[in-house]
Amino acid sequence: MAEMTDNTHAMDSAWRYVTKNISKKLEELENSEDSQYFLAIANEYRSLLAAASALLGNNNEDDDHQEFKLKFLDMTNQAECLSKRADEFQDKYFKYNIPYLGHRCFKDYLKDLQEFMTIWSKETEKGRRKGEKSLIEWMQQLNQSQRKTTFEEMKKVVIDLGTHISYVISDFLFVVTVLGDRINLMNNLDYFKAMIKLLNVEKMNDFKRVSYLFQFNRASCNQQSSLGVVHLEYNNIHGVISTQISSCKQLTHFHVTRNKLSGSLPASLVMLNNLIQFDISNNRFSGSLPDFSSISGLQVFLAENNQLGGEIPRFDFSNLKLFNVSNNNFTGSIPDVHGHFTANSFIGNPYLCGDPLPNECPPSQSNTLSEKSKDSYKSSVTMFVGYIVLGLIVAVDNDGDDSMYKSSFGGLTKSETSADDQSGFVSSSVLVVLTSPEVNGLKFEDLLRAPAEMIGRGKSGSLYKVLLGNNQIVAVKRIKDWDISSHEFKQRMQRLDKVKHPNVLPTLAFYSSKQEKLLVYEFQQNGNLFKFLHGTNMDYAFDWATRLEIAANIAEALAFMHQELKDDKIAHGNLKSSNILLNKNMEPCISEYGLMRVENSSPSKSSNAFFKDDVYGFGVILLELLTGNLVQHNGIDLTDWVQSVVREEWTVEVFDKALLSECASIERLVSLLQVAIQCVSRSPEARPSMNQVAAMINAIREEDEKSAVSFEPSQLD
Ligand SMILES: Nc1ncnc2c1ncn2[C@@H]1O[C@H](COP(=O)(O)OP(=O)(O)OP(=O)(O)O)[C@@H](O)[C@H]1O
Repeated sequence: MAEMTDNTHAMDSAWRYVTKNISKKLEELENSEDSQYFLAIANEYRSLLAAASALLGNNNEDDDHQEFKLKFLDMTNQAECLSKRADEFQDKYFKYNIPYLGHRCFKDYLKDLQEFMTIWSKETEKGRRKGEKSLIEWMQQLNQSQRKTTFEEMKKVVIDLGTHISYVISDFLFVVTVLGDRINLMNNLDYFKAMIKLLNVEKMNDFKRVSYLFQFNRASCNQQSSLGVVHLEYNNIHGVISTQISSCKQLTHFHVTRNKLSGSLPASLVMLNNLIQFDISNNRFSGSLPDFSSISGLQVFLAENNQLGGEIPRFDFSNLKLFNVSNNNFTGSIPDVHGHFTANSFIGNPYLCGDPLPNECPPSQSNTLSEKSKDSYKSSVTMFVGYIVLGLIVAVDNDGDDSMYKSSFGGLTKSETSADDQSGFVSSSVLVVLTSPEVNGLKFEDLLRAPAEMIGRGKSGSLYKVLLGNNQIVAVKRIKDWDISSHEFKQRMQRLDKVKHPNVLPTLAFYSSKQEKLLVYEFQQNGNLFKFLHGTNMDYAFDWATRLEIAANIAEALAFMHQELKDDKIAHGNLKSSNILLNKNMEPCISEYGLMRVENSSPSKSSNAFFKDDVYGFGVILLELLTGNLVQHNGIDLTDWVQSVVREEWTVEVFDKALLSECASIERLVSLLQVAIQCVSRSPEARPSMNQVAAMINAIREEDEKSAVSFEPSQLD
């Protein structure tokens, strides 16, 4: 009897000791989100288990009593019941995890998890109390009856209980880890309290942030319906990618941009034959790139803003739709990209050389570009790759707390989205798809999920190249803080949609909130006129006939738009050579028509006055076509320069040498220059209308065509 009292007393004080310490630890936990605390608490629990085992183990009775067996059975049943629940939960988990583990899923997942944990914590608390009571009762009876017992069995029950529960704990910690600081840990403290009392300490001690993550995925990957898509971008995940990732054979999409992952990429990554999209950009990876060339279906490879080095492997660039390794430490010459990617994909690697970068590779290959040049590369183009979505909305909404909404680009907040959708997510209905068969059925979610690369940032906003699920590439313009009401914007877009011209790029879809506007366009692979006139691309002959044709087409398209939108007073508002895109047939397309509200720059009250800025913009484009010079060159304004040269009658000097050397007609060059000079008149009143400009350019074109015909050999005979 004395022994029983001692045992019970020891057990009791062990529980009290641990419980007290756990509460203390939990209090500390409230001020910290450090996972180390969990480990500490786990250790406390381990002491408890050890104490219980010692107590059980010391008792060497060998009488086998029926009643005790029943008690064991009861506890085993309880464990099985818990295990069944854990399995049900696992099923739910798989539902979300496979094939899609995405941002949105987390919200649903978390909701399910919380619901489950509410039941779970009640059950386990009951179970624990019951188990504890049974244990003590059992020990009392044991002591009284002096019977032999199967202590091993008892220990097994305790451990089993812990193991089953550990599935749920792992899941929960997994979510906490994945969501990093987005999850409000304090709201879930109760669940933790319930779990910590029952967790399997051995497993807890193995817990490491990311390796754990992949351990879990590996477990999933062993299933038939294995993990296909991982979207863990914009978290706070530290650690390395485990070599075990290669077990995820069905992995097609791997997106971990904007975390704190480090170390080198495991060579086993190349075993992921089904990989289509791989985005590890904006992390801290180092070492060299495995040879991804064997993955034939790879379409997206984004690794910019890391510390990766070595040579760039020979990717199948013709298959890749998005590729970026900028701002790393890659060395050597760039493999042949077959014109599919520009310098933007490679800048910021000081020891990288060759096309499409401007610096040629030295014959010796010992390229020693200075740090300074790295800086100048970096500053020359502002690059940014990310997910439009996550930039816009990160919604993990447990309790409606505003702090749960974070916007990486300082974008939408809950209050902004709530006008459209009270749930906090922007529903598909707010993406207005205009009458365009190209993106029929496009939903806002599609845009949110799609990988995107920022390819430019202008005065009106940023532009993203976005790869949609159906492999279509679109351009998405994101305009911030445009002082226009959603209603007015919508009306404007719908009006513009009714005015179609083959040389004006139509808007395929748009989205509007108070501070944010998104416009979707077809992506034009050939880039813009600015790039052709002032860039390094020498592949395309930009001769006089081509330039005149481009000028005539733009003039006609603008004249048409001005005419059609005269009453609405919607001008282009930001006409310049980077807004003239070249389609696949190298025909010019005016992009972003109507994205700027134009104030009347002319004293005249006539509606024509609204279009005079466009005429000026067009005049500058003509000057760029004629001179081959930049608008601002060495601090000198192109229009001032041309006007001063013309005033002093050195006209020929203003023209692009390439035009002079192909013997373009000086007469017609001068005629076009005169049109340009009228367009850039200081006074808006003095500028012609686009209709007049189009007529003048057409006359020059006709002259040009006539003279070309008159030089046809057949005519000369
Ligand atoms: N639909 C498109 N397809 C391909 N490239 C595009 C498309 N629309 C724009 N671009 C290119 O993306 C880059 C960034 O465009 P963006 O409009 O943001 O900047 P910008 O034209 O330089 O300035 P602004 O904001 O003043 O118009 C430019 O080089 C532009 O030519």
